[in-house]
Amino acid sequence: MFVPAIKGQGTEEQQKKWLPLAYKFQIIGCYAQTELGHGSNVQGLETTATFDPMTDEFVIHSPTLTSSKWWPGGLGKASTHAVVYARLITEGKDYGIHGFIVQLRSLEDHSPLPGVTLGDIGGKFGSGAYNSMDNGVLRFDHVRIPRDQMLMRLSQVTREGKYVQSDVPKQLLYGTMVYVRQSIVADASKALSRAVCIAVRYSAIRKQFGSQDGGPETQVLNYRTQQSRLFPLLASAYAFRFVGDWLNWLYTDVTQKLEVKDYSTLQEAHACTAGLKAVTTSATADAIEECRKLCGGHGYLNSSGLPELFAVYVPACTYEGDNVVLLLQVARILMKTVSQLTSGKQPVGTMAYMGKVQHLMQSKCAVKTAEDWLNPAFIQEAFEARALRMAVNCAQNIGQASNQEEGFYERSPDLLEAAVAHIQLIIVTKFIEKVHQDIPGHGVKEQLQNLCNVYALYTLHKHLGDFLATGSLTPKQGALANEQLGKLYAQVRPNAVALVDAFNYTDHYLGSVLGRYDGNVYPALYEEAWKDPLNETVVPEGYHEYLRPLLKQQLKLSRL
Ligand SMILES: CCCCCCCC/C=C\CCCCCCCCCC(=O)SCCNC(=O)CCNC(=O)[C@H](O)C(C)(C)COP(=O)(O)OP(=O)(O)OC[C@H]1O[C@@H](n2cnc3c(N)ncnc32)[C@H](O)[C@@H]1OP(=O)(O)O
Ligand SMILES: Cc1cc2nc3c(=O)[nH]c(=O)nc-3n(C[C@H](O)[C@H](O)[C@H](O)COP(=O)(O)OP(=O)(O)OC[C@H]3O[C@@H](n4cnc5c(N)ncnc54)[C@H](O)[C@@H]3O)c2cc1C
Repeated sequence: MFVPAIKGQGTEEQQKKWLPLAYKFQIIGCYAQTELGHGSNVQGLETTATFDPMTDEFVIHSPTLTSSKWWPGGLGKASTHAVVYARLITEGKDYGIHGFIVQLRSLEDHSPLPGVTLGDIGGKFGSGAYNSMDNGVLRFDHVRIPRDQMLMRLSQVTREGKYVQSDVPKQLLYGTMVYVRQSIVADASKALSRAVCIAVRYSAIRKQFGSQDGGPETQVLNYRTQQSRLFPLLASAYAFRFVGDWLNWLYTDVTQKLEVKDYSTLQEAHACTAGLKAVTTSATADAIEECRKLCGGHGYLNSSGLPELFAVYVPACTYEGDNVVLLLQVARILMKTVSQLTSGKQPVGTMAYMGKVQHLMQSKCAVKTAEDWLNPAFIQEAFEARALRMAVNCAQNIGQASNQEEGFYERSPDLLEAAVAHIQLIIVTKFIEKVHQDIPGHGVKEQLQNLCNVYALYTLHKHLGDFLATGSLTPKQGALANEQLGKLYAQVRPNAVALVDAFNYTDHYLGSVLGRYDGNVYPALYEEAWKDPLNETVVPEGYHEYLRPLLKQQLKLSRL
């Protein structure tokens, strides 16, 4: 994040100076924004950067305990520099949050520079790999930096101390977060596909119950409950991959537009990156835990690879923006879009469907049979009607409040659900668009169409309350969707292992004895157990001190 921050907020001159040093690892940088007292509320950050015209420097200072920088990855022990976000103060006025390049450690002996207090914030959730990340704490005691280390692409301070705002939206200050959020969506697909690969392969070799006349027991992958829990996660892994590819295209397109000062799609980029990051990371975190449960007891072993994957993955729901905070950003943009519908301003991009408000507010779903749910047009319209009606309902309820802000606050739980509905529509839409493309490989398109329908109908089934409450579907149509879902599971079953083999993960990368490509799980589990340090001695440490006296004492007592 150090590099994209300088790219996005540094002048050409600053990029020329700092980026080569970072690329060559002559300096190591981190992104120091979050503080002990503020993370979500960026405008509430307390670190100060006060311009001193006498020396042409900024004085960086941590005025309170809560202004301590807290969490930045790489800050505690590794980084020599940071992009520090602080309140810019010049001529006695606070101009809000800006980015500054600050050296933290000596390039000679890595010791913290004068006025800089640095450390690691301590162990984190589980024993996961995230403990290898030195998330740090940083305090400044009036540390001076040259004026030209203020990132000055978006705004400047002159030698005399005058603040100058460039003619660019101030939201570009948040551009680094947009960049990472879009990458996190693709990461969700990778993490989810790893968990699903482990669970599908293990479910294919695990047999439990169902033996007829001494024959083999039943593969748990054949149980309908296992399929109804696992196949939607498999479909989600593909769904998030395709929407992540599209989001990367959107981000690239917006970045190119920014180069020519076209800010027309900035809001779309914010809404899509924030919303898709929130929905895909929440779903993936839940799915990794579900995959652990789908593997029974062995899923709880570290050698399954699932506990570590979960421990390392779950902060994705928080970092780069708490998911609720980000979904409320989407909700704000939805409300703004609904309010503009009456003005005749046609929504664009992923909001374009809201322009069909007359039709979608009264449309009746035409599904009459379970097979009708295989028609992408019916799926698309059902998801559009649900999302639009939820947004309009929220807007109407907010409109009845004494003031907009109060109404937004009161209705924020409903707004959250409306934002999720809008984002799920985007995911379904991009999956449908993907399977409409020419897809090479014999039978591949059909399999992806199955997964697309599984993702859409599972999501519909899981959120059926929304569809019924908004009148977008009838209970009968909901039941038909569930009936079709069961048929789809049967079609996915023969190809389930092939669909996870297609992720092409090596056993090393997967890191799981349950997910081995060769399915030779039991010997591997047994072999792995003996690597446990506890098995280095046959009689455990502590026997003589604790167990033996206890056993002997109890034996004596039993003979009295
Ligand atoms: C075993 C192996 C495991 C494998 C799995 C591993 C998977 C992971 C691997 C890799 C993943 C990638 C690596 C990730 C590492 C972790 C990195 C984490 C780094 C961080 O966390 S950095 C800090 C992140 N912090 C945040 O996100 C803060 C969130 N808060 C905000 O963004 C803002 O405070 C706010 C948006 C919530 C509020 O902004 P604010 O200005 O106060 O007020 P508003 O009125 O809401 O907004 C004003 C105006 O601006 C618009 N706007 C807001 N944000 C943006 C934006 N980003 N872009 C464009 N526009 C924006 C907003 O819509 C308003 O517009 P309006 O005025 O209404 O028109
Ligand atoms: C592993 C990890 C790595 C990180 N790396 C970095 C990094 O490199 N650099 C960096 O700067 N930061 C980093 N962070 C910090 C991270 O960005 C913040 O923790 C994150 O943005 C959430 O902010 P917060 O901690 O203030 O949560 P809070 O906002 O305090 O969230 C607490 C609760 O309050 C709720 N809430 C907050 N505001 C509202 C609201 N307006 N309406 C409704 N509910 C609300 C939230 O939904 C949540 O339930 C990292 C964090 C983690 C866990």
